[in-house]
Amino acid sequence: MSNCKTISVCNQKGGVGKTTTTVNLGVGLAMQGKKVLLIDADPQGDLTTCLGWQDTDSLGITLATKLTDVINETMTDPMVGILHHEEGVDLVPANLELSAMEFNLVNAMSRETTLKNYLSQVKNRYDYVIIDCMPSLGMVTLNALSAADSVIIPVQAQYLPAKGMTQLVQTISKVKKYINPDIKIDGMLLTLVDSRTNLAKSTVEALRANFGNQIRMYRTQIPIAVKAAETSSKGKSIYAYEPNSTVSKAYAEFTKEVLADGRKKERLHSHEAR
Ligand SMILES: Nc1ncnc2c1ncn2[C@@H]1O[C@H](COP(=O)(O)OP(=O)(O)OP(=O)(O)O)[C@@H](O)[C@H]1O
Repeated sequence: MSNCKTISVCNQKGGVGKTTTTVNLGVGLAMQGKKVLLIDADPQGDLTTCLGWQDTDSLGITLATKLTDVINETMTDPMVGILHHEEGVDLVPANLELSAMEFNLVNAMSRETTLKNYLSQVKNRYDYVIIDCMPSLGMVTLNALSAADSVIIPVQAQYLPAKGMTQLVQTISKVKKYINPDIKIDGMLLTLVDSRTNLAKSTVEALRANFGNQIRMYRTQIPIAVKAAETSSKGKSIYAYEPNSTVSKAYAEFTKEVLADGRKKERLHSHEAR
């Protein structure tokens, strides 16, 4: 069994910090010596541009290529086209071609497990695969959930994010029931926290009221900061762009929490030991 842990960073609400979290968790894990593969599962290609590949249209091989190769059984080398970022993470990039996969996957054999099939061909080289999901719960996101050992849900600090959360949690429950029995929700990460307001506190209270102890909240909260917004266009992580910022420190702390959850095999061993 592969010792790699696959995490989907998922929330169908847009602009809650999925991409920012994927970049800074991924690079954070790489800084701790982990081998990390990031997957851009959003046709907008934000993760790809955030990491410095601005012209996504010119990319010859993307996630859409890999999924198509699985569907058509035309995969030759699964590592071809994986990009290498100078901060130590690898990336399967995306561009608009991925939106066609929403349709193409529907008629594919094993339509929910096409991404899982691709990852099974590369994950033995990595400690972590982190999938940056798009803001919708369509076929590509379903593939990301079907391939995941666990889900991290970034939640923007605002009143009542609970309605969308209920839909997301229900979707994950269905994936667990029908496709991926081992999936678990690792936790919700509060993002874009403005310490001048009480919104973070009320959001946590609203989430606790709606989900009780069902889903854990990470201790770390990610503050809102101009430097973090600027980083998106710099092609680097917050650690490289502004190492002493509050956001850099918060993502480093969050990375430690994720590391403390352990990888798949370690978790299984500790479970067996009990
Ligand atoms: N901690 C932060 N402080 C300030 N701005 C932030 C922070 N985190 C993210 N942003 C900015 O907020 C916007 C949305 O963030 P991001 O792209 O990470 O969210 P997303 O959930 O991936 O969005 P989408 O759903 O569109 O894929 C971006 O412009 C990003 O630069």
